[in-house]
Amino acid sequence: MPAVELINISKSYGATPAAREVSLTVEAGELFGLIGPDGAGKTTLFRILTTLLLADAGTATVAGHDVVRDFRAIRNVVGYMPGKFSLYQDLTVQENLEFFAAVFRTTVAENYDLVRDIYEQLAPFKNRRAGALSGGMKQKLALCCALIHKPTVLLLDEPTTGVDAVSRQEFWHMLGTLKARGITIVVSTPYMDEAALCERVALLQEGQVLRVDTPDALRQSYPWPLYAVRAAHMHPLLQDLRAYPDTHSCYAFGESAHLSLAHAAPDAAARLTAYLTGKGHAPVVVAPVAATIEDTFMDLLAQQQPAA
Ligand SMILES: Nc1ncnc2c1ncn2[C@@H]1O[C@H](COP(=O)(O)OP(=O)(O)OP(=O)(O)O)[C@@H](O)[C@H]1O
Repeated sequence: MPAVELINISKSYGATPAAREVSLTVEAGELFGLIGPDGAGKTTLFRILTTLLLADAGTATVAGHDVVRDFRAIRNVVGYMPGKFSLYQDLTVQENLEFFAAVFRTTVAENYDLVRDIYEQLAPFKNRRAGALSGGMKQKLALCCALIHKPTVLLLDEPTTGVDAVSRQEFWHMLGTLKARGITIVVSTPYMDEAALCERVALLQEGQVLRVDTPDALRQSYPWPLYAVRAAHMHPLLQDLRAYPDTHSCYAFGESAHLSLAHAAPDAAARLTAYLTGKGHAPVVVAPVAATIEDTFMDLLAQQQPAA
């Protein structure tokens, strides 16, 4: 039995489609990522799975329970960390945790084992109001609150958005520990580096699933010869690369431009260097690079756009 299954789920808000015939299966114990930019439909899918929103069409189950028929059962097996801060700002750390335990008719003591590692980091601040915690600490407390009733499936909506790099890293380490305890985790993120930390990911755009696969398979499926190109000035570099006759696509990627060519050629880098030097760029560095998940995502997005 899959831990999460969506079959042809569609949902619109008025004329805005937020989910378009989404079908996905997450296996028990998997760490699965929903990857997509703002507005891709990630929150909508979480709200349908947590029984807070009804789909217009399609069916969905969590731990075998139907999201419409068995909504009460789902609320007991799911731990949900919504994207927006979900805690009571005026309650202390300890009071928040006790409150969420009480809602699920359990106690912190009864389930402490599951949250111990995370809560110990919060313990020095247990009497501080949640509203006065740092972003990383709020995130840890929200995770504790989502875990306090021992869910089998954890749904985390952009848990690391707006959180510093160290806290993000710690958070992903915690997810690895929870996965090792057999908890199924579905996590959404707009960060491509976090996609690489999932076992499988679904790439989402405008309510549609573009592809579901492992991070490795996504990287390896990239079909074009790809180069990282550097020169002193990014803007004119991008303009000249886009005008290069063999360019398939070109976009800024950190401090480089990522350029894919329509054809592979052994002397492609040398020809490109000569072309850019002729356009007055200096110093020019052209190096072949392996595609990242972001490159694959960009390529899938380009396939969605009608040709100009
Ligand atoms: N309550 C609502 N009323 C109208 N439109 C909505 C509502 N909620 C979401 N939308 C729209 O539905 C689409 C999907 O939104 P959703 O919040 O599910 O995406 P998301 O990937 O979670 O992005 P974000 O990180 O911005 O929340 C977007 O176009 C959004 O503007």
